[in-house]
Amino acid sequence: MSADPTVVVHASADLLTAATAARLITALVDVQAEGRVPSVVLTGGGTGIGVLAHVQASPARDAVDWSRVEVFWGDERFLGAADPERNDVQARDALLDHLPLDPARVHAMAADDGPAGGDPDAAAAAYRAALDGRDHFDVLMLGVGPEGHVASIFPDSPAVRSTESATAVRDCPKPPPTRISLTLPSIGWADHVWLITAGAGKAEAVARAVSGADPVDVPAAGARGRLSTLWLIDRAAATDLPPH
Ligand SMILES: O=C(O)[C@H](O)[C@@H](O)[C@H](O)[C@H](O)COP(=O)(O)O
Repeated sequence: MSADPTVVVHASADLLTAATAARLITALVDVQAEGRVPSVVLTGGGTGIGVLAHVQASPARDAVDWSRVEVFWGDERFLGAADPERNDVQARDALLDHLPLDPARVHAMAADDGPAGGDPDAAAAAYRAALDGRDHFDVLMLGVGPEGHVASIFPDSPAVRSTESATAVRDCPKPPPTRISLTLPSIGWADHVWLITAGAGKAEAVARAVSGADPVDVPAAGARGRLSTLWLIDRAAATDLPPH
């Protein structure tokens, strides 16, 4: 069972990322109030990292017991571990390195100079092993590309058809070309999927995805949570949506 999309429109891109940061803090606090350890899946891209920067700046940041949060990534650029283009490097700079996280609960995807030895298929297999036994995330955040990609899942690609939990991606249209990515099946493990995007350049992708396009053509259309699927966008990204 997956949840139909709900759209929340914010007045600007900065309000979008600030409000999403507040939403994330509250979501994590609420799961911890149930006595569970929340699992959150982070995204790369300017919008996703912007959310993390707002969490870091928030006076409510430490309402979360960060030592009891599981952190995963939706995708990763298959580069050297210290490469500033890596999603986990940017997430650590923006937020994670400022938090008392339990390192054992932070699950980064392998780097091309790490144990995977430059083999993206080995790196994807290692992430599948890290996910082994798991079939649930609490909150999974995704940025959205202008053609509707999410994570590193692009239209009409092997990744959009993958039935694995994580896969290697080659010849990615968005540089760098080689990546590791969750897939639509593992994205669907999430109770709550948040698609976070801003700008007129994303308006067509938003409208096509929300109106139920074929996920092979618009992968964002296939990113749905079990309990909720939220499109968190700004006014510019909402311009192609029907008036409501
Ligand atoms: O590794 C990446 O680049 C991201 O995971 C990618 O999926 C990103 O989220 C989208 O391309 C949107 O990026 P922007 O928010 O910067 O438009």
